[in-house]
Amino acid sequence: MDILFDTANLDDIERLTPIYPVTGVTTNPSILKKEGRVDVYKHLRRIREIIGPDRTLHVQVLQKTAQGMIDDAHRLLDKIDDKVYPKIPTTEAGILAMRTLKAEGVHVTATAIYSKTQGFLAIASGVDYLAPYYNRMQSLDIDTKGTLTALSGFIRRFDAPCKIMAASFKNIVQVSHALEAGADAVTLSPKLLRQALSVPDITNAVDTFIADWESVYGTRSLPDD
Ligand SMILES: O=P(O)(O)OC[C@H]1O[C@](O)(CO)[C@@H](O)[C@@H]1O
Repeated sequence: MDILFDTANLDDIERLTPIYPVTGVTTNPSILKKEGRVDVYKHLRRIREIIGPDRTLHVQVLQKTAQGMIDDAHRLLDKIDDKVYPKIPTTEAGILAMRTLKAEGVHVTATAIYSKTQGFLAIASGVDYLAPYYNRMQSLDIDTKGTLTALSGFIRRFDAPCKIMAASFKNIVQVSHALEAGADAVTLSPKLLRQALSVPDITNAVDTFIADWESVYGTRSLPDD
Protein backbone atom coordinates (compact mmCIF):
# COMPACT_ATOMS: atom_id res chain seq x y z
CA MET A 1 0.00 0.00 0.00
CA ASP A 2 1.28 3.49 -0.88
CA ILE A 3 0.33 6.51 1.18
CA LEU A 4 1.45 9.85 -0.26
CA PHE A 5 1.36 13.39 1.07
CA ASP A 6 -0.73 15.65 -1.15
CA THR A 7 1.09 18.86 -0.27
CA ALA A 8 4.02 21.06 -1.21
CA ASN A 9 4.43 22.48 2.29
CA LEU A 10 8.07 21.99 3.24
CA ASP A 11 7.50 22.24 7.00
CA ASP A 12 4.79 19.58 6.94
CA ILE A 13 6.78 17.29 4.67
CA GLU A 14 9.92 17.66 6.80
CA ARG A 15 8.16 17.18 10.13
CA LEU A 16 5.74 14.43 9.17
CA THR A 17 7.66 12.23 6.72
CA PRO A 18 9.67 10.56 9.52
CA ILE A 19 6.43 9.86 11.41
CA TYR A 20 4.02 8.53 8.79
CA PRO A 21 4.69 5.55 6.49
CA VAL A 22 4.58 7.71 3.37
CA THR A 23 5.93 6.56 0.06
CA GLY A 24 5.85 9.84 -1.81
CA VAL A 25 4.56 13.35 -2.39
CA THR A 26 2.09 14.64 -4.98
CA THR A 27 1.61 18.22 -6.08
CA ASN A 28 -0.36 20.08 -8.70
CA PRO A 29 -0.46 23.79 -9.58
CA SER A 30 -3.28 24.45 -7.07
CA ILE A 31 -1.32 22.75 -4.29
CA LEU A 32 1.83 24.73 -5.18
CA LYS A 33 -0.20 27.96 -5.23
CA LYS A 34 -0.74 27.56 -1.45
CA GLU A 35 3.02 28.03 -0.94
CA GLY A 36 3.00 31.42 -2.68
CA ARG A 37 5.26 32.43 -5.55
CA VAL A 38 8.11 30.11 -4.67
CA ASP A 39 11.11 29.35 -6.87
CA VAL A 40 9.35 26.27 -8.15
CA TYR A 41 12.27 24.05 -9.18
CA LYS A 42 14.21 24.92 -6.02
CA HIS A 43 11.13 24.14 -3.95
CA LEU A 44 10.56 20.79 -5.67
CA ARG A 45 14.25 19.88 -5.36
CA ARG A 46 13.98 20.62 -1.64
CA ILE A 47 11.00 18.26 -1.40
CA ARG A 48 13.14 15.61 -3.11
CA GLU A 49 15.97 16.24 -0.62
CA ILE A 50 13.57 15.80 2.30
CA ILE A 51 11.85 12.65 1.04
CA GLY A 52 15.00 11.07 -0.40
CA PRO A 53 15.49 9.17 -3.64
CA ASP A 54 13.33 6.16 -2.80
CA ARG A 55 10.01 7.93 -2.31
CA THR A 56 8.12 9.05 -5.41
CA LEU A 57 7.58 12.70 -6.34
CA HIS A 58 4.68 13.50 -8.71
CA VAL A 59 4.58 16.92 -10.38
CA GLN A 60 1.99 18.08 -12.88
CA VAL A 61 2.66 19.49 -16.33
CA LEU A 62 0.97 22.74 -17.30
CA GLN A 63 0.53 22.75 -21.07
CA LYS A 64 -2.56 21.43 -22.85
CA THR A 65 -1.06 20.18 -26.13
CA ALA A 66 0.69 16.82 -26.35
CA GLN A 67 4.00 18.40 -27.35
CA GLY A 68 3.64 21.03 -24.62
CA MET A 69 3.05 18.33 -22.00
CA ILE A 70 6.03 16.32 -23.26
CA ASP A 71 8.24 19.43 -23.14
CA ASP A 72 7.00 20.23 -19.62
CA ALA A 73 7.72 16.65 -18.52
CA HIS A 74 11.27 16.89 -19.90
CA ARG A 75 11.72 20.23 -18.11
CA LEU A 76 10.63 18.69 -14.79
CA LEU A 77 12.96 15.72 -15.26
CA ASP A 78 15.79 18.04 -16.16
CA LYS A 79 15.26 20.63 -13.41
CA ILE A 80 14.26 18.35 -10.52
CA ASP A 81 15.65 14.90 -11.23
CA ASP A 82 15.14 11.98 -13.56
CA LYS A 83 13.04 10.07 -11.00
CA VAL A 84 10.13 12.51 -11.06
CA TYR A 85 6.74 11.23 -12.14
CA PRO A 86 5.28 13.87 -14.47
CA LYS A 87 1.52 14.01 -13.94
CA ILE A 88 -0.30 14.14 -17.24
CA PRO A 89 -4.00 15.01 -17.44
CA THR A 90 -5.95 12.21 -19.13
CA THR A 91 -7.18 14.14 -22.17
CA GLU A 92 -6.74 13.15 -25.82
CA ALA A 93 -3.52 15.18 -25.98
CA GLY A 94 -2.53 13.68 -22.64
CA ILE A 95 -2.88 10.12 -23.95
CA LEU A 96 -0.42 10.90 -26.75
CA ALA A 97 1.94 12.55 -24.27
CA MET A 98 1.71 9.53 -21.93
CA ARG A 99 2.47 7.06 -24.71
CA THR A 100 5.40 9.12 -25.95
CA LEU A 101 6.87 9.53 -22.47
CA LYS A 102 6.41 5.84 -21.65
CA ALA A 103 8.19 4.91 -24.89
CA GLU A 104 11.08 7.07 -23.63
CA GLY A 105 11.11 5.16 -20.34
CA VAL A 106 9.74 8.01 -18.22
CA HIS A 107 7.59 7.24 -15.14
CA VAL A 108 4.11 8.67 -15.72
CA THR A 109 1.13 9.41 -13.49
CA ALA A 110 -2.17 9.87 -15.32
CA THR A 111 -4.23 12.49 -13.54
CA ALA A 112 -7.62 14.24 -13.69
CA ILE A 113 -9.40 10.88 -13.95
CA TYR A 114 -13.18 10.92 -13.53
CA SER A 115 -14.19 7.85 -15.56
CA LYS A 116 -13.47 4.21 -16.38
CA THR A 117 -12.83 5.27 -19.98
CA GLN A 118 -10.02 7.63 -19.01
CA GLY A 119 -8.73 4.93 -16.69
CA PHE A 120 -8.53 2.11 -19.24
CA LEU A 121 -7.00 4.41 -21.85
CA ALA A 122 -4.29 5.43 -19.40
CA ILE A 123 -3.72 1.79 -18.38
CA ALA A 124 -3.41 0.80 -22.05
CA SER A 125 -0.95 3.68 -22.53
CA GLY A 126 1.34 2.01 -20.01
CA VAL A 127 1.24 4.58 -17.20
CA ASP A 128 2.61 3.77 -13.76
CA TYR A 129 -0.12 5.42 -11.67
CA LEU A 130 -3.73 6.44 -12.28
CA ALA A 131 -5.07 9.30 -10.16
CA PRO A 132 -8.88 9.16 -9.97
CA TYR A 133 -10.42 12.20 -8.29
CA TYR A 134 -12.45 10.62 -5.48
CA ASN A 135 -14.24 13.62 -4.00
CA ARG A 136 -14.75 15.40 -7.30
CA MET A 137 -16.29 12.22 -8.77
CA GLN A 138 -18.60 11.83 -5.78
CA SER A 139 -19.70 15.46 -6.13
CA LEU A 140 -20.78 14.62 -9.70
CA ASP A 141 -22.73 11.59 -8.46
CA ILE A 142 -20.32 9.25 -10.26
CA ASP A 143 -20.10 5.72 -8.81
CA THR A 144 -16.64 6.29 -7.38
CA LYS A 145 -16.20 2.95 -5.64
CA GLY A 146 -17.54 1.08 -8.68
CA THR A 147 -15.11 2.93 -10.95
CA LEU A 148 -12.14 2.09 -8.74
CA THR A 149 -13.19 -1.55 -8.46
CA ALA A 150 -13.56 -1.82 -12.25
CA LEU A 151 -10.18 -0.17 -12.90
CA SER A 152 -8.50 -2.39 -10.35
CA GLY A 153 -10.08 -5.40 -12.12
CA PHE A 154 -8.78 -4.22 -15.51
CA ILE A 155 -5.27 -3.86 -14.12
CA ARG A 156 -5.32 -7.38 -12.69
CA ARG A 157 -6.97 -8.98 -15.70
CA PHE A 158 -4.55 -7.47 -18.21
CA ASP A 159 -1.60 -7.75 -15.83
CA ALA A 160 -0.82 -4.06 -16.33
CA PRO A 161 2.12 -2.58 -14.39
CA CYS A 162 -0.09 0.21 -13.08
CA LYS A 163 -1.24 1.28 -9.64
CA ILE A 164 -4.37 3.20 -8.73
CA MET A 165 -3.47 6.26 -6.64
CA ALA A 166 -6.79 7.67 -5.50
CA ALA A 167 -6.72 11.44 -4.93
CA SER A 168 -8.90 14.46 -4.16
CA PHE A 169 -10.01 13.43 -0.68
CA LYS A 170 -12.03 15.72 1.54
CA ASN A 171 -12.57 13.36 4.46
CA ILE A 172 -10.93 10.27 5.88
CA VAL A 173 -13.89 7.95 5.17
CA GLN A 174 -13.36 8.49 1.44
CA VAL A 175 -9.78 7.30 1.89
CA SER A 176 -10.68 3.95 3.42
CA HIS A 177 -13.51 3.51 0.89
CA ALA A 178 -11.00 4.05 -1.94
CA LEU A 179 -8.68 1.41 -0.48
CA GLU A 180 -11.61 -1.00 0.02
CA ALA A 181 -12.63 -0.46 -3.60
CA GLY A 182 -9.22 -1.43 -4.94
CA ALA A 183 -6.93 1.63 -4.77
CA ASP A 184 -3.29 0.59 -4.32
CA ALA A 185 -2.28 4.06 -3.20
CA VAL A 186 -3.92 7.13 -1.70
CA THR A 187 -2.65 10.67 -1.67
CA LEU A 188 -4.00 12.93 1.04
CA SER A 189 -3.17 16.10 2.89
CA PRO A 190 -1.27 15.61 6.16
CA LYS A 191 -4.10 17.59 7.78
CA LEU A 192 -6.61 14.80 7.04
CA LEU A 193 -4.32 12.19 8.60
CA ARG A 194 -3.74 14.26 11.70
CA GLN A 195 -7.45 15.03 12.09
CA ALA A 196 -8.20 11.31 11.90
CA LEU A 197 -5.78 10.57 14.74
CA SER A 198 -6.77 13.45 16.97
CA VAL A 199 -10.39 12.46 17.63
CA PRO A 200 -11.08 12.80 21.39
CA ASP A 201 -12.05 9.12 21.75
CA ILE A 202 -8.51 8.01 20.89
CA THR A 203 -6.94 10.44 23.35
CA ASN A 204 -9.51 9.49 26.02
CA ALA A 205 -8.77 5.79 25.59
CA VAL A 206 -5.04 6.35 26.07
CA ASP A 207 -5.62 8.65 29.08
CA THR A 208 -7.95 6.14 30.72
CA PHE A 209 -5.38 3.33 30.43
CA ILE A 210 -2.75 5.51 32.07
CA ALA A 211 -5.14 6.65 34.82
CA ASP A 212 -6.13 3.02 35.57
CA TRP A 213 -2.48 2.05 35.87
CA GLU A 214 -1.69 4.99 38.09
CA SER A 215 -4.67 4.22 40.38
CA VAL A 216 -3.16 0.79 41.15
CA TYR A 217 0.61 1.45 41.08
CA GLY A 218 0.72 5.14 41.95
CA THR A 219 3.01 5.83 38.99
CA ARG A 220 2.74 6.41 35.26
CA SER A 221 5.73 4.22 34.37
CA LEU A 222 6.32 0.52 33.89
CA PRO A 223 8.58 -0.95 36.59
CA ASP A 224 12.23 -1.46 35.64
CA ASP A 225 12.09 -5.11 36.77
O1 LIG B 1 -10.00 17.91 -5.75
P1 LIG B 1 -8.71 18.44 -5.24
O2 LIG B 1 -8.66 18.55 -3.76
O3 LIG B 1 -8.31 19.71 -5.94
O4 LIG B 1 -7.59 17.37 -5.56
C1 LIG B 1 -7.08 17.11 -6.82
C2 LIG B 1 -6.13 15.94 -6.74
O5 LIG B 1 -5.46 15.80 -7.92
C3 LIG B 1 -4.11 15.47 -7.75
O6 LIG B 1 -3.40 16.48 -8.41
C4 LIG B 1 -3.87 14.11 -8.33
O7 LIG B 1 -2.64 13.61 -8.04
C5 LIG B 1 -3.82 15.45 -6.27
O8 LIG B 1 -2.60 16.00 -6.00
C6 LIG B 1 -5.07 16.05 -5.68
O9 LIG B 1 -5.45 15.23 -4.62
